[in-house]
Amino acid sequence: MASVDFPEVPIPVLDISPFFSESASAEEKQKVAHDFDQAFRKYGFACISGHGVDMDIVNRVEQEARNFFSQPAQEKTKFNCSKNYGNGGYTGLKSETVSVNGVSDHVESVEFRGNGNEMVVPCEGWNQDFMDAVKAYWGQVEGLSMRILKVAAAALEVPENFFDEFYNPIQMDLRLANYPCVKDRVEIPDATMGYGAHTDYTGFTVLKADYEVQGLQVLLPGETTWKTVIPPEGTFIINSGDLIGIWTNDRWPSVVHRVLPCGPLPDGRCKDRLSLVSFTGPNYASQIECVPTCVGEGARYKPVNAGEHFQQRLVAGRYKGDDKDGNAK
Ligand SMILES: O=C(O)CCC(=O)C(=O)O
Ligand SMILES: [Fe+2]
Repeated sequence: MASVDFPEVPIPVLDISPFFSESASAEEKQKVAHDFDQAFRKYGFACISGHGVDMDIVNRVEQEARNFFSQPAQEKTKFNCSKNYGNGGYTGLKSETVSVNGVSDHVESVEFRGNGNEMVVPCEGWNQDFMDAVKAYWGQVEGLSMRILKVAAAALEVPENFFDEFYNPIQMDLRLANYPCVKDRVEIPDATMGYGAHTDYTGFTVLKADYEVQGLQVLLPGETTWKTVIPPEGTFIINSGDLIGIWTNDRWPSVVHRVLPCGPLPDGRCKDRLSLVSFTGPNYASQIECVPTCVGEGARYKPVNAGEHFQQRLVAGRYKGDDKDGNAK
């Protein structure tokens, strides 16, 4: 089961730079907002170019992360500071089970939690170059998130400062995920995923996916076929988490997605898949309720507290689960 055995989903690629350009016309800015709205209505996902993120910083953090993951297990487990996913530090291969089907994920990760927008370094002894690179990347993602929210506000036709009160400060968490290449699919149980089916818990997720090793798939609302997301080089994948679904009354749904275990590339190389996953959202004190322009026939969700929602989602999934072979029910 390789990602090429599934159809590709045509996630729109959106250049958001005109929205922030002084020389762009009002129509050009409006077009960015309109295209953003269309992408999220249809897919809950967009691939963003013209994002303004310094790709040298991305390359640095990726190199440092690959250095970290290439160490022997006993070195990495020293950084298993919180003994579980969700509180920061290293989580070993098959320790996490993100899907409610209960099958361990074929992934290892390092997670940095935010105290608001401040990155918390969990435990001591990390390589300093690694931490410097991660912090620099954190700042870049925060900048991009704030730009995304401006486009989102225009797309929803709410005042441009609508999100400010919720994102002052922003709540960010960063997950560096390494999906080890599986040479032969029979080496792992049938239902094993790189990362099982789930929705993201908070606001927009900013994903720097591996451009070479594919594996991310979506299950669009009302569909039963998983489709592979292939991000063009240089883009970030943005998707809406649960709180965006609640804010927008599912105009921009929080779409179920998963990652297949990665196998050898067509040329035979067996390369781990690395992704940098930044969960960005309103601070935990925020009350999230349907925005006025999305109420329509009435709000589908009761208002929620952002922090409580996050805690609930850490322990229980909203997705009803896959069958034992990892297919959508
Ligand atoms: O690694 C990926 O491409 C996506 C990971 C993901 O969905 C997540 O961390 O929530
Ligand atoms: Fe996710």
